[in-house]
Amino acid sequence: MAETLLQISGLRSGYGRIPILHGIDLELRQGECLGILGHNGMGKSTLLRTIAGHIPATGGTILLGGKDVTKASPAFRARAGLGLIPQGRQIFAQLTVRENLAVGAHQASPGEAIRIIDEVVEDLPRLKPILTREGGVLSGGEQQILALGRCLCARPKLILMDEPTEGIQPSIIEEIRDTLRRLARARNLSVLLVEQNLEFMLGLTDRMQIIQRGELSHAVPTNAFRDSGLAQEFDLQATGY
Ligand SMILES: Nc1ncnc2c1ncn2[C@@H]1O[C@H](COP(=O)(O)OP(=O)(O)OP(=O)(O)O)[C@@H](O)[C@H]1O
Repeated sequence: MAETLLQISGLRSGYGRIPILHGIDLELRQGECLGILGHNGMGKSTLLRTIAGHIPATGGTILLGGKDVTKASPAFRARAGLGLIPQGRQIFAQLTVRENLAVGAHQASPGEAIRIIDEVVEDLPRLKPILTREGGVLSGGEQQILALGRCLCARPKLILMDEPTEGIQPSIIEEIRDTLRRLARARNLSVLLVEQNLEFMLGLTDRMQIIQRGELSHAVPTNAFRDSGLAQEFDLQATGY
């Protein structure tokens, strides 16, 4: 079995004095894609922001590659192999596609950065004809692929992905799913994906959990999700249960 890359135990965090995550446990192995499904406001983004270090943990531990990074800076975690693709993509609107990619590769030497960007563009051919276009004029789908490319330019081992299907046309959603699956396999990447799009999740992940008001269910293999009872829990969440 592949090594554990991310191990989270009893993780708590929130905003000011408002607790949002109430003791999250999860484990992700090298090369694995884990999906966390949850409706609006359940704590998905808060979980990813806490893992990436943008929000401090108020309890629990985060081990990355066996090292305790619970109190490490976001930059340290990024250097240790953690990449975050935030909700809404946060593309630099005034920078070109190539410049956005260069931001992702900023830790590399200039020569190395050029090589990394060329390699990422080979892997994401949709970016090739639009390299000189400004980020702000791209479609939502193009921006999402650029956000993935920018993240790959930092050479992550683990990608945290926050609702990549939000506001994107169905045809591009399929392309994003196929691209992610292909790249994750080719580069032995781990992916922690949070979503409310069940179909997207089913086509991509190895295991799934649901998040409800800052608490995680147990994990089930994706092919057993529909029969596990978690699918029904997810539907009930939508009605405010
Ligand atoms: N900056 C903030 N300050 C205070 N409360 C916040 C902040 N960001 C999020 N929250 C609250 O934390 C809770 C969880 O929000 P979070 O964004 O993690 O949910 P989510 O599952 O990602 O939802 P969505 O799918 O709508 O993005 C919500 O009640 C939200 O209102």
